[in-house]
Amino acid sequence: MRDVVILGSTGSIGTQALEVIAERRELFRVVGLAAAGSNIKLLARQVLDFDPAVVGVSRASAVQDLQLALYAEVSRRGWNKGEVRLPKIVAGPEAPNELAALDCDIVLNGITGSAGLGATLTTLAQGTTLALANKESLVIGGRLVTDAAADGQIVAVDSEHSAIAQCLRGGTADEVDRLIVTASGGPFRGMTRAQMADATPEQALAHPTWNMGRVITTNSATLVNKGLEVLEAHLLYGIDLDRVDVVVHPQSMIHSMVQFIDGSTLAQCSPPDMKLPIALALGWPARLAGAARPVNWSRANTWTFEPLDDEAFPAVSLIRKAGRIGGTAPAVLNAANEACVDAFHEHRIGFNQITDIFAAVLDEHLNTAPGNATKLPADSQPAATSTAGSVKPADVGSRWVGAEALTVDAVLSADAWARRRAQDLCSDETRRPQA
Ligand SMILES: NC(=O)C1=CN([C@@H]2O[C@H](COP(=O)(O)OP(=O)(O)OC[C@H]3O[C@@H](n4cnc5c(N)ncnc54)[C@H](OP(=O)(O)O)[C@@H]3O)[C@@H](O)[C@H]2O)C=CC1
Ligand SMILES: CC(=O)[C@@H](O)[C@H](O)COP(=O)(O)O
Ligand SMILES: [Mn+2]
Repeated sequence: MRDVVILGSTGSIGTQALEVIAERRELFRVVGLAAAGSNIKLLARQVLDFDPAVVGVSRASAVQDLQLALYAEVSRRGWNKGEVRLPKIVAGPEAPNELAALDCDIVLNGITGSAGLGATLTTLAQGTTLALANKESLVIGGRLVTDAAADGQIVAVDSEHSAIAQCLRGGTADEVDRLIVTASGGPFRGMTRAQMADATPEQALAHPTWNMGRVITTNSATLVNKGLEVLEAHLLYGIDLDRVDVVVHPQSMIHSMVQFIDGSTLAQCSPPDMKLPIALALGWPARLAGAARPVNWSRANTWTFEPLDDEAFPAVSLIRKAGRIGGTAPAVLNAANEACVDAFHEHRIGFNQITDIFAAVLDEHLNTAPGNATKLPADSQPAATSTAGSVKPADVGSRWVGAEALTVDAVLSADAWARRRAQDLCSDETRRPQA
């Protein structure tokens, strides 16, 4: 029996993880659930279905709503209030970290965005296995996360990285030549930048193969998701960035591949369904029977592959650049992107401006580095940010910090600065989409 904490339980990953667990109650017990607090009714139903000891909500004001929703759900089910054991509720921005610190076997981090960083680091510090969907925490934390993790402590939930982990079982580390991350290409595959200029949020959310949360779906449309996944693969598997390739595969049947030094390539394939990588992460290293439907090999299948169009979708090369420079650069890029995604969905900027604005914020950040980080070779280590002297606290996040000097505070401060800066640029009249 494995005790599991699910962070982001009301989201796409969280709800699918609970479905996986619901079918295997003899293998898993849910001991904690956490969410932001925007879908309290669902969270209350989950609490009564899975009976965790602790539940967390990051929005502090959601506590009372949750208590009321729990009582309402108990009544709706016709249960006797006196006999129902309600969980301890923790609230506030630190709630996911408190949940991640619980005594358990696995923490599944299915929070969206950089808000998942604290929980990732807490889980690792506790020595608990981290089933990682929240790629943002790994990408922005970089070495802070990888250095905190023991060998095998992070198990990938992301479909591409789960695929790579499965393929890596087919050879030793020194036999690996390249990792090939597949990309669906998103809803705008084949379009030029000009054709995407008027793309609406609704069109961006019409993912061709996956049903996911709003941020990752938008990131799939811009290809930001693929850029983050290139860094994620590099950090998880210790392969140079230059040896992580992207290939567009619109059918999303092959979830990624490993090419070995003898010219052999192993691929993992299955119809697109996150229950497979979620179940594998929870059961790792064991496969759970019946986790998902397999490929139907008795039917004709056509799977195609094409190169990434870097001109139409510059996100992957911009994120590679941020990854090479390292330090606070990935945190800045990610936070600026998150702010731009919100602005796009609020119709304050156009689709192409998501990439334009986060690129501008990244450049501004790198221009503050000694010697200008944009011109620095990969992995160079410029001087650390100083919080003393003439640097005002509000300015600190605008300064680039190299990987060697990186701290959680530097990441959070860079994140906060980049978010503000991107919001400013999103409000700039001259950058608004044309009517
Ligand atoms: N969906 C997918 O198929 C895949 C997702 N991923 C990654 O998994 C992560 C989650 O994605 P997805 O499930 O699609 O996202 P969703 O938007 O569907 O769900 C996000 C979840 O995180 C919760 N949440 C958000 N902010 C906080 C916070 N500050 N504290 C606690 N909980 C919070 C939300 O709570 P609430 O409902 O209350 O707002 C919700 O439960 C992302 O990092 C994504 O990139 C990776 C591969 C595939
Ligand atoms: C399911 C999953 O892992 C997503 O990250 C998915 O890969 C997104 O699809 P794209 O390939 O379109 O980014
Ligand atoms: Mn993925």
